[in-house]
Amino acid sequence: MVLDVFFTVFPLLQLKDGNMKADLEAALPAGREDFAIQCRDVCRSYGKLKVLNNLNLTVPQGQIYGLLGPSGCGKTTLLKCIVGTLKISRGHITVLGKPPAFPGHDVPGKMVGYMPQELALYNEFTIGDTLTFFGRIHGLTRKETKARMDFLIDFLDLPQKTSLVRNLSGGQRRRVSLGAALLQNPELLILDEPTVGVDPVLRSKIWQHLVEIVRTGKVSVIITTHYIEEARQANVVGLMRNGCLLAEGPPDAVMKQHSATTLEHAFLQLCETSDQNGSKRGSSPPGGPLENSQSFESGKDESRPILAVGAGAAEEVPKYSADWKVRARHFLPKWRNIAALMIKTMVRMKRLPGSLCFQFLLPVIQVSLICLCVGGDPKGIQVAVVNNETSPTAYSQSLLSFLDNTSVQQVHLSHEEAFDGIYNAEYWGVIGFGKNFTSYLTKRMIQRQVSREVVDGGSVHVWLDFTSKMQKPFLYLNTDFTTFVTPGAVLSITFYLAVGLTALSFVLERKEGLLDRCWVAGVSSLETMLAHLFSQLFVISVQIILLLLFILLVFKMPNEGSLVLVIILIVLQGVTGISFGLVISSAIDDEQSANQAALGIFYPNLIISGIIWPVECIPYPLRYLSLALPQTYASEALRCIMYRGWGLSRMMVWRGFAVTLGWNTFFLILATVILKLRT
Ligand SMILES: Nc1ncnc2c1ncn2[C@@H]1O[C@H](COP(=O)(O)OP(=O)(O)OP(=O)(O)O)[C@@H](O)[C@H]1O
Repeated sequence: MVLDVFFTVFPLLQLKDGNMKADLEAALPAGREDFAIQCRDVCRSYGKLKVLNNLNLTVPQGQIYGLLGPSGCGKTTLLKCIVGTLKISRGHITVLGKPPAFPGHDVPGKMVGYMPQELALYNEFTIGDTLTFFGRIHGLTRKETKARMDFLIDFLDLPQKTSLVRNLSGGQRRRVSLGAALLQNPELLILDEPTVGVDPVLRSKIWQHLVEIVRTGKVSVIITTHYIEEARQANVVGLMRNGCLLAEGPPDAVMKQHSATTLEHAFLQLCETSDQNGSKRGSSPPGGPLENSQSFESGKDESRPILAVGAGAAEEVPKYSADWKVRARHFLPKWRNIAALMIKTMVRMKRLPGSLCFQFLLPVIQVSLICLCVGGDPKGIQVAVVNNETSPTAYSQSLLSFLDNTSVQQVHLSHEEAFDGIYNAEYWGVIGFGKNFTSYLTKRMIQRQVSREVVDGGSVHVWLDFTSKMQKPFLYLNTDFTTFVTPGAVLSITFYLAVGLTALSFVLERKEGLLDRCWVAGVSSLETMLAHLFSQLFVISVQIILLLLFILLVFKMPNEGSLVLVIILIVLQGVTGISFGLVISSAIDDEQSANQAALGIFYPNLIISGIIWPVECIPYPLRYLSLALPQTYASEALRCIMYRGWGLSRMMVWRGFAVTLGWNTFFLILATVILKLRT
């Protein structure tokens, strides 16, 4: 059995430091529960790419485990599976006694300190903000956080705590990231390449610190590194290749086994042996369950210091259970985490004042543009006038003087010039009067019956250029168009700005590893959603106040109904936008696709929600879709409140609220489920 073999390993640990050896021997595990991490037959794929292939790994309690392997062999994937941010497709993992994310277990949570490969830091934060943020999530008091912060800044040789992360060098950022993982003195440290970009002196200091903290036997460390030789300071090394562990054991024993003077050399030999085994078997896939034991089990050393890691399948999978109270507590959101995330968002906003002002002012600018530019009368339209009457007392002259001459600018031309001009798009239309317009018109007024020639000669002839898109609204719309459009436009602006604020939030945080990092620190998907919702509510509240001030006081839109209802409906539409943004953000990985999704729905929704033109004009199959959209009934409800003074007792009003609330609930649940499934 693997475990039996494993236990024989420890007495042989040959650390340079004699005391260290004694400590480690004192901390020898006595049973399964003394393993910090145990992976058995773990498989994980990305689509068709098999990254972890029946991997077995054991990190003993109170020791440093150096996970080594070439780039792309699956180390980061394995660490993500161990902390629970990636789900395994087969096998089982136990971390500090239970599977990761088991209800009531503090992994993810306070028990584990995770430093991901990405920097996973908020650029707008200072070093102090970063450590305070993680301190809040781990439930440390201010005093505890301060004490740890002072120690870590000194130990990791960091600049002042007021230094902004975005102004730090790459190496300094990595050290801040390491500091965040060490902050709460976790029982298990999972460090993905913490020493990359760190100078040799500090690298050795970090290793020294790791050696010191495991000395108590209570802290365990799993660390990946590209500097294979530094892993000689680990108590156990695991050599990984093609998603499998080739060997696992104390570094000196691994080297001795292969008569190598360096770990690197030993690793090379292991790779060659595994390649030879692979080619002998012919069909064994890379990373398939290698008979790693070939080199180890036939080892001459009787103590068999190196593990054969292919075993484990026969082990019984332990059963874990938690009672319903623990489960319920596990799923309930923690206010502490929500508050920490909200403070984080506020601090980031404060550090980007330009962006915050833009967010506040953008809706006002948009609604002002709508009120100023949509629905008004056109001004200074050039219209060609062909008047064949010359007398100043002619009726045609009087008629022309009655036209709205602020809208229409008359250009008197000959018949040919006028039509040439209209073909060249110089004029919107031509108004024509015949030579005898006055006399024919008089005849039409006096005589009961007139000839066709008289009717024609006594008529005003108008030719309009219908290729111009403005002709129809100009001709048919009344000046209340602005009043019709504004309520829907306000809802639409609130909705889309909220989508815009949110759609990229998780995408960027996921890309930078921040979502995973927070999740490993113990923040649940629901808490992330709620915190985001509450912080964005603050932003949209300011936006809505400014919007209403402008439309009611500056543009004097009427409001016959309850202002409270108006505000609530607009806020609820903002929440719909936030929740829809959260759906996009949780489902989509890259910024470009998230942007496309947010922009892609903008026009169809605007056009078929009855915001610009009444829903009654939409052809039938589309009308059903229109009625199901979040803004159709809501716009109607807002119009009814503002212009008719109706309240919630009217169906057209409460229906708008009900549909909005329904969409909010649906989007929020969908976003939480997607985020949960994807972390
Ligand atoms: N999200 C992903 N989607 C698809 N493939 C992925 C994803 N993440 C990693 N991979 C692939 O899985 C394999 C293992 O990647 P992983 O990051 O675990 O390697 P690694 O050993 O940590 O490498 P390195 O030492 O360079 O960080 C690689 O081939 C990589 O391309």
